[in-house]
Amino acid sequence: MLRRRGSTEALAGDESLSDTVPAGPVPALDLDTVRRTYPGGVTALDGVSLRVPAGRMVAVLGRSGSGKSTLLQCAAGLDRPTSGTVRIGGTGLAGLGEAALTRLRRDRVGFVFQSLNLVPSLSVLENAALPLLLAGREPGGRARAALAAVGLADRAEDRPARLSGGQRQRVAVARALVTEPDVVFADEPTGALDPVTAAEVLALLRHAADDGRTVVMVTHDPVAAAWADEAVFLHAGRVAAHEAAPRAEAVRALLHELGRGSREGVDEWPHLSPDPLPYGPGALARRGRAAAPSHERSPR
Ligand SMILES: Nc1ncnc2c1ncn2[C@@H]1O[C@H](COP(=O)(O)OP(=O)(O)OP(=O)(O)O)[C@@H](O)[C@H]1O
Repeated sequence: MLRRRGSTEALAGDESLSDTVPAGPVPALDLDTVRRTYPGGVTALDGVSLRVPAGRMVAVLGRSGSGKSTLLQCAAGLDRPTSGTVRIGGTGLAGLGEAALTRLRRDRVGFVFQSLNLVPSLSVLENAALPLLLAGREPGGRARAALAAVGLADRAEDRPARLSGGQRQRVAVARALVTEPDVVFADEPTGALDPVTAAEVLALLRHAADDGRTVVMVTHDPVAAAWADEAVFLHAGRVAAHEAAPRAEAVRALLHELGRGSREGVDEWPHLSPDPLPYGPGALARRGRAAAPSHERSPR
């Protein structure tokens, strides 16, 4: 099991964090043995544990149906796990009623979800200010500052329809960051963008993490994952692998191996072997592919 100070800890299977929590800063995001079984019986998450310190950017990858969106929904307090715990900044979500949960999401969480589109009838500035307006807070200069930070100060009065896809996604990032949240959740934030525009959006998320926010991003794109500090791979609702300082090439190879494993059948799939993280940095090092320090990484 992987344990590294100051980094995301992804724990596979049933291992509980509860008796292993180290002394030190409270993680920005802490999932402990989270399970989510949907009505009808599909278990989308099967005991996922993940601890992310402040200021880290984590990419969540896996094949279609592996549980990525469900993980994001549960981690963001948009869905409630069937069992296990989710904590944001030390606050357990299970103990919160709907009103308190809504407040926590509003004040401490930012979202860049493809499904959460901009409001077409509002200006770009009003869209960026929306979380503050909904909270009854005075946007003041904060929404303008958030727009300036994503390079769109001069488009404040435009309607979203007049922006390109990449510009709209940058407004979505501004809107996610306007409340200065602890954690930003992004679901395929670059899925519909060309590589250059995608890089601009990823750089904004990277900058947010460098600024102390925690960013959890679901992506299918190995290149996008290479902007993260860590990549976590899901398979059949479990954390199957964990790669520090991911490079696009290594992520691609891991996804390929996960695909092979799934074709061979779950029973033969190596994450169920005694080594719960066969693709973790240790295993990579054994194969002569030690993870590179992040300062040496190129996201492309
Ligand atoms: N509301 C739901 N009701 C029942 N089953 C669901 C529901 N949402 C997801 N599932 C099932 O849970 C499993 C995980 O789905 P999830 O959407 O989390 O996967 P994903 O990795 O995000 O997939 P994709 O990459 O295709 O978006 C799948 O088997 C899916 O069919």
